This record gives sequence, C-alpha cells and structure tokens, in this order.
Amino acid sequence: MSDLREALLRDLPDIRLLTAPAELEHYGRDWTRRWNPAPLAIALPADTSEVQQLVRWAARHQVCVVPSGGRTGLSGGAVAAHGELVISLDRMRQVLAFDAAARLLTVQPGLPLQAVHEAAAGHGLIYPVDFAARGSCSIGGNIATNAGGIRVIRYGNTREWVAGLKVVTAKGELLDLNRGLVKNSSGYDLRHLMIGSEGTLGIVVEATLRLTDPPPPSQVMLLALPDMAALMQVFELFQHRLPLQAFEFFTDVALRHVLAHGASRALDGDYPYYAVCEFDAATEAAEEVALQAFEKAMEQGWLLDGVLAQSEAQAAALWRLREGITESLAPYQPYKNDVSVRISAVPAFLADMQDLLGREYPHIEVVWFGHIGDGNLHINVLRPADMAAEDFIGQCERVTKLLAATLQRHGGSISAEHGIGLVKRDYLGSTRSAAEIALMQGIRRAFDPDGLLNPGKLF
Ligand SMILES: O=C(O)CC[C@@H](O)C(=O)O
Ligand SMILES: [Zn+2]
Repeated sequence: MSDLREALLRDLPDIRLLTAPAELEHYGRDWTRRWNPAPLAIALPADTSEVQQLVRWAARHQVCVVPSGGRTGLSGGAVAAHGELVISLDRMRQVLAFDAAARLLTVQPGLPLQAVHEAAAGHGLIYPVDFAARGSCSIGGNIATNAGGIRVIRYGNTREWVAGLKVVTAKGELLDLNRGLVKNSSGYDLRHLMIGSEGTLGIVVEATLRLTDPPPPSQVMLLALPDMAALMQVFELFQHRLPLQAFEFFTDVALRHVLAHGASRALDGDYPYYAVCEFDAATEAAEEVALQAFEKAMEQGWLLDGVLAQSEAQAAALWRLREGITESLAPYQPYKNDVSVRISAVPAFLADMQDLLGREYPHIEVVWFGHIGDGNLHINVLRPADMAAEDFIGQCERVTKLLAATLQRHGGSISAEHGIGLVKRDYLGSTRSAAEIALMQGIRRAFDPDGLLNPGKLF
C-alpha cells in the first residue's frame, strides 16, 4: 500500500475509507467510461466536519481531491485517474429542513434528485428540475454542473432553484452562501459561482432549494414530423398556443435504439423526426386548444402523425421513448456532444451541423435528440464495431473541433448542460473568450491556490 494511503488511514481512522480495487474502480469513474480509474482512496464522509477534515488532510499532503456524487456525468467531471482522493457524498443524503413560509427545502448533497422530488411532494410542492438520471444522480452533482433537463423550457436550470449553499473550500473553511435569502444585494454572489463550477471551487455540503406549486394536470403528445424545419414550425405554433411544460425531440435512429432496448412503439408508421410535448391541460377546453393546434400543423404539412396519451401509463410510455435514449445507447459507449444555440439560431445552426456531420461521419451512426425548445441538442456518435477505440475518439475529436467552430459562428455553447469536465476542456475557447477564461482561472486560484480541487477538469 502506498505511503500516502497508509497515512490517510492512520490520520483519519474514524472516517469511512475504501481502498479495495473494485471500489476504486467503481467510484473513480462516471458514465464516460473513457478513462481508467486510479484514485488514491475513496472517502465516504458522514457529515460536513468529516468533509472538512478530509480536505484539510489533502491540503496538508498536497493530494488532489475529486468531489463525487451519483457519477452519472457525461463529461468526465467525476473521473479520478491520477491518484486523487475521491470524496464521495454518497452517505450525506438527508433532508435536513423544510421552511414552509419561505418554501425552502434544505438537503445534503448526496440526496438523489428523485428523493428531492419526493421530499418536495411530501409538502405539496415540487422541485421542478428533472431528467432521466433522476434516480441515480445527486443534487450536489446537479448543482456542480448547473444541470438542465426536460423542464427547462418552463422552469429554467438548476441555478434558478438554489437559494443557498454551504460549501467546504480547498482550505477546509465552511462558507454559508446566501442563506435562502430572496434579496441580498451585498456584493458578489459566490453561490452562483459555485453552481456549474464542476467541483473546482469547493465541495457543496448542504443545499437550500426553492420549491414551487405543482403545475396543473398535463397531457402528453407524441408527434411525427417530416424534417427539422417542420419541427421548428410546430414548436413555434405550440409554444404560442399551449402552456408547454416540455418539448423534446429525437430522430428515427434514436427511436430504433430505444425500441430495440425494450420500449413500446406508439405510432404504426416510421417517420424521420419525433417530438414529445407535455402541456397543461386541466380542462377539456385546454385539450381542445391542443387538438386545434395539432390539426393546424397537420394541414400545414408540418406533422405526419401523432398521438395524445389516453392514460398516465401511456404518457409514461411516450416519455420512455425520449428518456430511454441514453440508456439504449450506453452499450456503444458513444462519443457525446451537448451543444446549444439561441432558439432563433437553431435553424441556421442545424443546417450547418447536419452538413458537417453528414460530411465528417459518412460511415458512422450519429444519433441526435434533445431539448429543442431550449436550443439544446445532444449528438451521440456510435463507434463502428470494426473501428479501434483510439481511432474513433481521434476522429470524433477532430469533428468536435469543427463543430466548436460552427457553434462559435452561431454564438452557441460547446456544453449546454453536461459540463466541460475532461471531455470538452479543449474546446472551451470556442464558447468563452480568452479574457473570460483568464478571469475564471484567477477565480479558481483565489479559491484553490494549490490547484487541488478536481484538477484537469474545466481547464
Ligand atoms: O445521452 C445524452 O447525450 C443526453 C443525456 C441527457 O442530457 C438527456 O437529455 O437525455
Ligand atoms: Zn439532456
């Protein structure tokens, strides 16, 4: 056993530490599966004071730290491949407090998103950020990446819902940021710096989340469309006429994978594009408005077919067609892009992007889908069975450079909601200017002068 590992076990005997190879492997990686995990050890602190002790120990020994949540990340943000100490927040998953008057829920960072939803529901409210990994991702990880998901179109990203954070810094200090205040005009809002900082500025040990009223009862539709131009027309029409909760799209290729993975077909025919749309429909009149919008889109030739869910089970089955895509592609270990442009720039960007992908990946399957209502597209590139992993990554990185340039021309972002991590680090300059990156580096140094927190991630 390494000297450092022995010192850790000796110095912090009361903190739960894991060092078995299978545990190092398990906690040292996320869903990217691209890097070989090689952490020093895994620490599972029980509370904030143990997180502080661990960070202080790491600072004393100049050991790098990787904060770790549900490790469902897709950008390598939680990978530990260079002897880092992984601080997993897995055991810190309690709901700590509910403030009814302020509608605030205070939780520990390891709490899965779904458990946050359940805790909110227990008070007759909702925490509205939602996405497919809800059962396994943690709220701390959501905060670290400013996670988005399927309800952003109505509720915004995680950032909108964080009213306060307690954070352990690289020196082991505890910061209590914003304390749930609605109004706090007292200088820099460090809480917002922490959100989306990917574990580089501190470790979230407590989060105070805003809750809100549940939406009215909703309806779910699956729409079949001829092309992306029609999709944008339908989106505009539906957004104008219906109180949308979600508007997501996927291609026929994505559908084929989800169906092969066990989902049930909802429409008889095969179509090039699909959208899942959820909207408030508390009354029959609201449903009537939706049907009129549907008919108008059919008349215009923007829609080829569609179905309105007739039960909760059918609504869930329609959602599965969209939400099951990532899992259905996982066996291919896809190379992922997660890009965004302003919604008004989507048509022009899409035209360039389709050209680029068609040209650069002529014999490679590319699956795309995403949160079109937010201008956010997920591109999953599948490695052909006869192509070496290294060659595949090399080709994808070359294309991503071209994609980054395309995004830059359209004012977009190389990471819409998954974070930069390791995967997109080399392309950060396409989205953020040199001046911005220099300022971000300065901020990082101010919080973490020795560069011990999640090194190599982000930049
Ligand atoms: O797998 C992906 O590329 C996207 C995952 C997730 O952000 C989603 O929208 O389903
Ligand atoms: Zn997504």
